[in-house]
Amino acid sequence: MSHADIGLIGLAVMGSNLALNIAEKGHTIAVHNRTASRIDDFVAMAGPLAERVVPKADLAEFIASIRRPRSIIIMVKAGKPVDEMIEQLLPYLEEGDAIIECGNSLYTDTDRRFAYLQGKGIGYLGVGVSGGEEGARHGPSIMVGGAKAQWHNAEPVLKAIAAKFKGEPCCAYLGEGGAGHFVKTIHNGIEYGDMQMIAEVYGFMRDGLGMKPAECAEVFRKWNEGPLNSYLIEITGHVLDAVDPESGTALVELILDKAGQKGTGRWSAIVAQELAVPATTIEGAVAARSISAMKDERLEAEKLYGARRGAEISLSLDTLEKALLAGKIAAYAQGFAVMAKASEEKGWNLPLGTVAKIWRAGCIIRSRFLDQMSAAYEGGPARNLLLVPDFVELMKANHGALREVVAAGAHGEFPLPCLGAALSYFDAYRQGLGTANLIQGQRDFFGAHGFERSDKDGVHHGDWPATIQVEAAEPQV
Ligand SMILES: NC(=O)C1=CN([C@@H]2O[C@H](COP(=O)(O)OP(=O)(O)OC[C@H]3O[C@@H](n4cnc5c(N)ncnc54)[C@H](OP(=O)(O)O)[C@@H]3O)[C@@H](O)[C@H]2O)C=CC1
Ligand SMILES: O=C(CO)[C@H](O)[C@H](O)COP(=O)(O)O
Repeated sequence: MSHADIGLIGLAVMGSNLALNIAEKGHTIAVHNRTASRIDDFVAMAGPLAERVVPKADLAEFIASIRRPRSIIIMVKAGKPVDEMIEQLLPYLEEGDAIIECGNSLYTDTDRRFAYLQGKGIGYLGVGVSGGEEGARHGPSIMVGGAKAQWHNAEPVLKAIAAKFKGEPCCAYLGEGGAGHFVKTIHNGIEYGDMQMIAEVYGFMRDGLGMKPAECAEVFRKWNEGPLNSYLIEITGHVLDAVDPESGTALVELILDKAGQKGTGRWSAIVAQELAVPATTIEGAVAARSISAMKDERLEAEKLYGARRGAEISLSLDTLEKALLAGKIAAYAQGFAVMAKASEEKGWNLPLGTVAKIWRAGCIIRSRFLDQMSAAYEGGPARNLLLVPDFVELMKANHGALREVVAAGAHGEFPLPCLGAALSYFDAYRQGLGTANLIQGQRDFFGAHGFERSDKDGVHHGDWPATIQVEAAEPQV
């Protein structure tokens, strides 16, 4: 019996499309899914590619059908299902076999699974895949972490199915253990920031400029031809253009203003905090999704405080475009700064230029300026993007617009958790003299934490007055 080149478990949106992509590139692929009916559905929709598909509802038969040493892609729901799947596979695997886990896993889970399986002689690659359904089918961006030996085995297949940017595959080995999943997590954090800033700008168009969805769509289409050119700007135009066939209303006006989240955005904000890297734009985007989900509370609060005043907004579309560009640079600067620090702390030696390169096509955050960004990081030191000459010029040209937009938002009562955070980040980052001298004074006052001085070396303490509070002060009404 001839064996399949590779196996894949998990035939939902991503797994089924990856499997078709692999088959289309000429590989025979064994497929398995917990719910067997999905396997039949998959074979039925595979069309002529079904001849390269080996469907197996029985796990033992699935494994036996793959050529040794086996490479098995797992594309199931992230979290516990991945651990359960690994345990189910283990009794059948042999030394030298490898699991290639392609879901949105938490990178520390990947580190743990990598070490666990290494002890059993089983290879493990933790692979971030971006591009959604269409990317998985026709070419995603692929971020690989794990042992180099396994990477070399999987490289031909992964590079064949990846998106291509000017002929170069958007797939690379990024480092040991959870490095690939870490980079995917930060990719998603940036994705959250990008999406939220676009939504904030849409808020101005809808509520400040009184534009209809189709008019907004037209603007996004135009912006997609300029410096903001990106997948997210492009799909925003399509989303705004869509019409509900039943009612004839713009679909976006019927979609509830509650956004879901599965974890990666939150993890990127958490890891930024853990590494003490400011990533306020990403944090703002995560918080914005959480507050969006609190629909009932928001409605209650609106009754208490009154609806937005609806002050007149005199922003031009050109100003909004420039503000979005400046905000976007801040979000990417933060994401790359988190990766640079993580790389240093975890000894991953993440190739940031390569990361930018493999994000140029296939992934959700692909955009024109990633090409510029890859040049900024390729070979050079991992400097904050705000210090890189090309981006300095862009920020100089566009931060004024961001300032105008944030000011208009404050006056007009538009929430701008991301654009506002981007501006504050920029202003704090470019401020030679900040205000933390006062914080240091306060910390030394209450906790004798000491402070450095600008005129002398060493650690100093202030001669602060005593503040013994005998009784709690009466509350002032
Ligand atoms: N959707 C997207 O755009 C993207 C998703 N991802 C990630 O890729 C992975 C797959 O995503 P997606 O295709 O959307 O599918 P889902 O995340 O919805 O997962 C569904 C798949 O997981 C299987 N599954 C769930 N629990 C178990 C379990 N305990 N044991 C075995 N199998 C289980 C399901 O099997 P069954 O049919 O039996 O229920 C099904 O095949 C996820 O980690 C996701 O975060 C990454 C990039 C983009
Ligand atoms: O990884 C992805 C895109 O890159 C997935 O679509 C992911 O589900 C997006 O995250 P969330 O569901 O939290 O919006």
